[in-house]
Amino acid sequence: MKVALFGYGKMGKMIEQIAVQRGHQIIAKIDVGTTEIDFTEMDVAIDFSMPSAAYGNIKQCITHNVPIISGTTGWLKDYDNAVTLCNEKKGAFIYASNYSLGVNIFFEMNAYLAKMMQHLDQYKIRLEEIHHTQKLDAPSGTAITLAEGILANSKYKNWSLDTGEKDEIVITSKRIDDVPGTHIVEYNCAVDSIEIKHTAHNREGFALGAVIAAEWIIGKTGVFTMRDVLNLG
Ligand SMILES: NC(=O)C1=CN([C@@H]2O[C@H](COP(=O)(O)OP(=O)(O)OC[C@H]3O[C@@H](n4cnc5c(N)ncnc54)[C@H](OP(=O)(O)O)[C@@H]3O)[C@@H](O)[C@H]2O)C=CC1
Ligand SMILES: O=C(O)C1=N[C@H](C(=O)O)C[C@H](O)C1
Repeated sequence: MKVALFGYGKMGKMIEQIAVQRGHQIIAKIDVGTTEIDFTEMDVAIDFSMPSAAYGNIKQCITHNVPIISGTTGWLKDYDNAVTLCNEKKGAFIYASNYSLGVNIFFEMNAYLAKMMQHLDQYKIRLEEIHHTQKLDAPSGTAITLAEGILANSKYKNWSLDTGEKDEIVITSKRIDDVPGTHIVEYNCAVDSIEIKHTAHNREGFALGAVIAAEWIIGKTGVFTMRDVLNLG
């Protein structure tokens, strides 16, 4: 397939490597300075750019009828607009806060655990994410998806960053050197604690998942998630 990369930073470069290994061709690398974009040859676009740029890139791809895989985090105030546009134009669009297979399994475990814990009021929940110091957004998109998974399966009413009320899930964001991405969900009480943790060792898993999503979406119409791609039900 002919792939256009929106954003050619750490992730764009890793996706290029994986896509080429899988026999695909990178036909455009669109970065902050790119002025002219030719959409005519693109089979699919993959956006790992910046929170301030993502929605504009997604709109352009949908408008030009190019399926778009969106990995950029921190732009979700415009997510519903992207969905509306995609449905209007009969486009194809996936957003995932995290494309790695491991994290998508972790999302399922998190929802299942939240359901089991929902009546055990003695446990207090804590969510922590650790990323490299260049990360622009906090909390991470993955931490937000984890919090949403807990909200859907528990009595918690909201999430908040650093401090919160009793009925809120508090997320702590840490920024340390080159950490690719670590997420921890912990339930703690006086007698014990239960913890689930995902640690990315590098960025390959994110990139492979994004390329698999790009392969999957070609020929489809609609708004999808990684649950659809991975057939998680
Ligand atoms: N969903 C997932 O699985 C994952 C998501 N991410 C997310 O992906 C995004 C990118 O991460 P990462 O590659 O590490 O970040 P980088 O900062 O390394 O790369 C971002 C790139 O986007 C470029 N850019 C800036 N503005 C635009 C624009 N208008 N159009 C196209 N490109 C632009 C930047 O250019 P310049 O440097 O010139 O400003 C830079 O090259 C982040 O939001 C991150 O949170 C990261 C990993 C996994
Ligand atoms: O910025 C990153 O690097 C990452 N961002 C994503 C997020 O915000 O959850 C996914 C991954 O953890 C790496």
